Amino acid sequence: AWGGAKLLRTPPHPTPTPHTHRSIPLLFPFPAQISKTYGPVFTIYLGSLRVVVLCGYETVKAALVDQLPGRGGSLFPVYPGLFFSNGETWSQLRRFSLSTLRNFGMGKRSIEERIQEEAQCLLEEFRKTKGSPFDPTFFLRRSVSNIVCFVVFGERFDYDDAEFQTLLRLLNENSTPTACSLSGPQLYGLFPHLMKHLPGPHNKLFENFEEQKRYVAEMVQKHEATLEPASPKDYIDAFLIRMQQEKGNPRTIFHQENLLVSALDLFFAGTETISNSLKYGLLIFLKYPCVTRTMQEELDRVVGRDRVPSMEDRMRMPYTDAVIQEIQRFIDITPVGVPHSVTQDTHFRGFTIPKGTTVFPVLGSVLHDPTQFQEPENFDPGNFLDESGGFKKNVAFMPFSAGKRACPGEGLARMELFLFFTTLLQTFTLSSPANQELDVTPEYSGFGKVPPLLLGSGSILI
Ligand code: HEM
Repeated sequence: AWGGAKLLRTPPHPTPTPHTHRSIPLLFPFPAQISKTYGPVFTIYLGSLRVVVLCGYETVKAALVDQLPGRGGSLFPVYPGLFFSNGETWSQLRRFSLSTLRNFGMGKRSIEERIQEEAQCLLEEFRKTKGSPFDPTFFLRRSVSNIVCFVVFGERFDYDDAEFQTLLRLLNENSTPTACSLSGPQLYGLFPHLMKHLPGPHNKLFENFEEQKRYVAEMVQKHEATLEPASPKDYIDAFLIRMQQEKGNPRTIFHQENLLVSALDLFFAGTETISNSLKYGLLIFLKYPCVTRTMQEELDRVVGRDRVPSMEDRMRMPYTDAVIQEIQRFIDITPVGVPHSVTQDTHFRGFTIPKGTTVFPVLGSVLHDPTQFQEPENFDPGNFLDESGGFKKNVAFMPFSAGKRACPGEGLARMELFLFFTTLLQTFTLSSPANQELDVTPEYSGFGKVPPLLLGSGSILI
């Protein structure tokens, strides 16, 4: 099954932990399933190329916090934009993006109001189905995407807007298991010139990406025409202003290509992650009606039915808070993490990782580490509740990763999950013909996991 790849165990860690018994499916260009105990750090050789895989809370946390500032490495091409860049380009884009996102509402009241309004639009769409079974995938994706559109493009789109539909279709196509399995980008990284001329799903991925870039380029043109340097209204405006300020600097990283790709990075990273989490959450609400009922009782007690939920309510809703964190832990949507790299020869846990090596911090092994969670394979909000029913933190709750490259959208994501989930449960009771027989086993999709198709196992009836 390894197609010529060799798996070598690294020198044993002095205190091996049991978490490595989990199987870790990596989507390599050939079927590969690592399902034995290999220790918290192990190395895969693909021909002469080396990939290091890290498992378990202690190991992943230690590496992410101090040792892994780079992205990609030997297996992946460095690319413009925020997500796949390194060095000076990345650090400047990251600083700029974080402060701009903060200025345009991340963690602020204005974005909270925007999410509350969008959640009401979502309710309207759900109501239109008049209780007949439906698949919520596109409803959720459109609503969630509109939040990040507001931040990046300064506007929300009508759900049936043709351009919006196209953008979401391209995003969806690039999220399917075939299109974004690691094989495409990986082989492209290894043999970029050859791959450009070969047929395969990777071509669709790059074609779609170019089409998305053309779309954002048109948006940028419209922004240029209306730009008011004293009052930027969104991420694109802020970037254009910075481009103007740095016009005379030949080494500036604030140029058109970085603008287009960074805008798309935010759009992509801010849409699929949250809409898949919401969709998966609905499935879990159906599967565990007791949990859903307890959440709804808490909602009735704290918020009632006469006003919409707000972020202030969260502090008084420990059970809801715990359920949402447990959903994120249980579903583990980026199971193998996002590939990092070491930017210099690095000594870690008794051996050397050469500069440029690709390193996978396996977040799934942290979120399911039995040294941190009792019965990690079961869904149990008790993982985040203390004996008196108060909210309890767990250091191994790391769905957004940790360290210098940790997700910059965490604040926004947590706000969206809380407001969308509570607004839906305040208004609707979910049911499905399949109910407790529902299969909640996730499907793998490239770097991520996605919920099983609801329609395949029974639809949602509202
Ligand atoms: C449930 C929602 C989300 C989850 C679980 C999630 C998870 C992650 C993870 C695991 C990473 C990789 C961190 C690493 O390299 O170690 C990441 C990176 C990133 N995320 Fe998120 N994310 C979510 C939502 C968002 C949102 C809403 C945005 C933007 C508005 C966003 C923007 C990004 C960006 C730009 C990066 C790359 C950061 C860098 O390389 O410096 N994410 N996210």
